[in-house]
Amino acid sequence: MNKKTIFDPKTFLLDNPNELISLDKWQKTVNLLAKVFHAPAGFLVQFTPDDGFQVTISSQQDTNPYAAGIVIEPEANIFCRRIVETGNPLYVPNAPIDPCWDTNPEVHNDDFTSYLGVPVFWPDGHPFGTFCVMDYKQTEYEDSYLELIEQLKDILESDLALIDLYGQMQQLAITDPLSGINNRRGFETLSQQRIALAKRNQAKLGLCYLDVDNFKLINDQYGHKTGDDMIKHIGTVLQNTVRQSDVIGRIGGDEFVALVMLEHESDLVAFKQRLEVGFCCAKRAKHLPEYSVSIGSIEVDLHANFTDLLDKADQEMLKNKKRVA
Ligand SMILES: Nc1nc2c(ncn2[C@@H]2O[C@H](COP(=O)(O)OP(=O)(O)OP(=O)(O)O)[C@@H](O)[C@H]2O)c(=O)[nH]1
Repeated sequence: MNKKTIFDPKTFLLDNPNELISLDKWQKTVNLLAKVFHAPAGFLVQFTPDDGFQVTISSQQDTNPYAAGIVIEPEANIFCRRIVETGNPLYVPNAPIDPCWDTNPEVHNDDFTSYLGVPVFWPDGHPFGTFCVMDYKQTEYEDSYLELIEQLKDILESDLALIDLYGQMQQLAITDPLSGINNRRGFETLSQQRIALAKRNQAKLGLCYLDVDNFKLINDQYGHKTGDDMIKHIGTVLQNTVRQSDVIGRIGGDEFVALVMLEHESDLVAFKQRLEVGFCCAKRAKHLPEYSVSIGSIEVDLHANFTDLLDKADQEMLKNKKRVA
C-alpha cells in the first residue's frame, strides 16, 4: 500500500528548497558515481508530470554539458524518460546504432553514446526521477556496475525516506489528531506567515472564532464519542468552506478559528454567512445531534499582537453567544 508522503511529487525540489535536504551530500554521491564509472557526466534527475525533467544534481566536471537546474520538457525523447515510463533500469551501451534514439537530443545534439540509469522513487512509490551516468563513447559495463549504481541510489532513496519521516513528524507537531486540522501551534505559525505576507502585499485579513454552543451538554447527553464525531465534522465543514490560502485550526476543546483573505471588507460578513450555511447544510446530511455554533469575526490589524487578535475575535464570539442563548 502506498503511504502518504509530505512531499509534493508535482514540484521540483530545487524550486522548493528544504533545509532537510543535503544537496552537498547528494553532490558528493553524484560526483563519486561519475568518477567510479570514468564517465564524463553523472546526474540525479527529478521528474514531474507537468514540467518534465530537472537536473537536481550534476557531476562537477568540465566535460558535463548539463548544469543543475536545467529543465527538459516531459515529451523529450531522453533516456531518463524511458526509465520513468517503465520504472526499470536502462542501459544503452551504444545509442547511435538504435534508431529509437534518433530523436534524443542528448545523442544527436550533445553527442552522448552511452547511458546507464536507474529509477529513484519517493517513499510513497511515486517516481522521483533517475540516477544516471552518460558517456560520449560506447561502454561495456559489467553487471557489478549496475549493482553499484543501485547501491548508491539506495542511499539517495533512504535520504528521501528519512527526510519524509522527519517532515511527517514536524507535521504531526502542528496537527490536531482528532480533527486533522492545525492545532493552536500550527494555526499560529501559519497565520504569522500569512500576516507577514499580507503586510507586504497590503492585503486584508479576517479572523473568525467559532465555538460550539453547549458542547458539554452534547457530551453529557450523547457520549464522548458523539462529541468527538462532532469535532471532526466541524473541522471538515471549516475545511470545505475556506479557500486554500486561508488558515484554519482547532485551538481548544470546541473552539475553532479561521484566518481568511479578504478582498473587500464586506467579504468577512459574506464568509461568516457562508460558514453558517455550510454548518446548516452539513448537519442535515450527518447523523449528528442538533447543534449550533457561535461565530465572532474581526478584521485583522496586521500590526497587532497575535494573542490580542485571538482574544478580540473570542470577545466578538461571546457577544454573539449571548444573543444565541
Ligand atoms: N468529545 C470531546 N469533548 C471535548 C474535547 N475537548 C474538550 N471537550 C469538552 O468540551 C466541553 C467544553 O465545555 P465548555 O467550555 O463549558 O463549553 P460549552 O459547554 O460549549 O458551553 P458554551 O461554550 O458556553 O456554549 C467540555 O465538556 C470538555 O470536556 C474532545 O476532544 N472531545
